[in-house]
Amino acid sequence: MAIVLGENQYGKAETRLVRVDRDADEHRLVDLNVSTALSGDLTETHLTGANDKVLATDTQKNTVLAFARDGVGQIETFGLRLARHYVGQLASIHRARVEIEQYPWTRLGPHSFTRSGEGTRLATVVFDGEATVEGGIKDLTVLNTTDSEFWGYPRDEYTTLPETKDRILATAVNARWRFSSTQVEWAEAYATARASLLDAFATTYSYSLQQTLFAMGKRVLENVPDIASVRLSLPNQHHYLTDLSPFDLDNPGVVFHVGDRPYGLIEAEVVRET
Ligand SMILES: O=c1[nH]c(=O)c2[nH]c(=O)[nH]c2[nH]1
Repeated sequence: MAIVLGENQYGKAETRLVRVDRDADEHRLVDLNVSTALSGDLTETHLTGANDKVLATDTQKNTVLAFARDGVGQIETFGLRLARHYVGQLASIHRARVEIEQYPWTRLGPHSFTRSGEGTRLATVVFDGEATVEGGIKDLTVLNTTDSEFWGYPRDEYTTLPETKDRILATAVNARWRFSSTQVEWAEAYATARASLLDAFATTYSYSLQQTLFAMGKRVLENVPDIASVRLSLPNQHHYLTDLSPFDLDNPGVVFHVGDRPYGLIEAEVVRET
């Protein structure tokens, strides 16, 4: 029985990069985490140890830093630049995947910032002769104090969960959307997608997180024509009403214990019907 190499890729994970733009009195800041992964004609590399087809991961990291010298721009564009470059460098490299996270900073003053909780912007670019671009957001934490119910589910011998007509609904949104083009107003698309997620979460009267998830994905597709599909991963951050009766106190939806683990994890893709 022959033993052969399966799918493989290699790259530099999590190059942390901050770029400061000092041209104006008000400095500007871009804070990124960039991961690169290359694949191609690399069987010999794994079988014999010959490194003549390897674009060193150290070189991949240096390229990220050097390209940032000219400016980063939108992370989708930065990813496209990098991915195309890696594939063009060596005949052995056929495919590049560049994943970028952009951490949000809010201005405090001309040269002062605070890390904000508005969500981490995401971009993933794959280039193998053709380019595909995914955008997204993660760690966008949202909560509704009411307008959320959960009831009507079947009960079996293991069901203990009481039905509720009023609960807290909270989640940390993790969303990834696939663009149908590489010519997009990236900043506008991101801002509209993010606002759509927030608005749909806030305005949907919810009977389940599944229903809220679909409303959020649908709103993104309605508002951003360049997005073909959205994948959402929503952890249900359970808030349990605390029993205060041992202390002779009532609790009319005031004090909650916030569960950590386990949590419900609701995931789905929302797509345009073709
Ligand atoms: O919105 C919810 N969806 C579920 O599938 C589920 N299951 C559960 O126990 N609580 C909830 N809440």
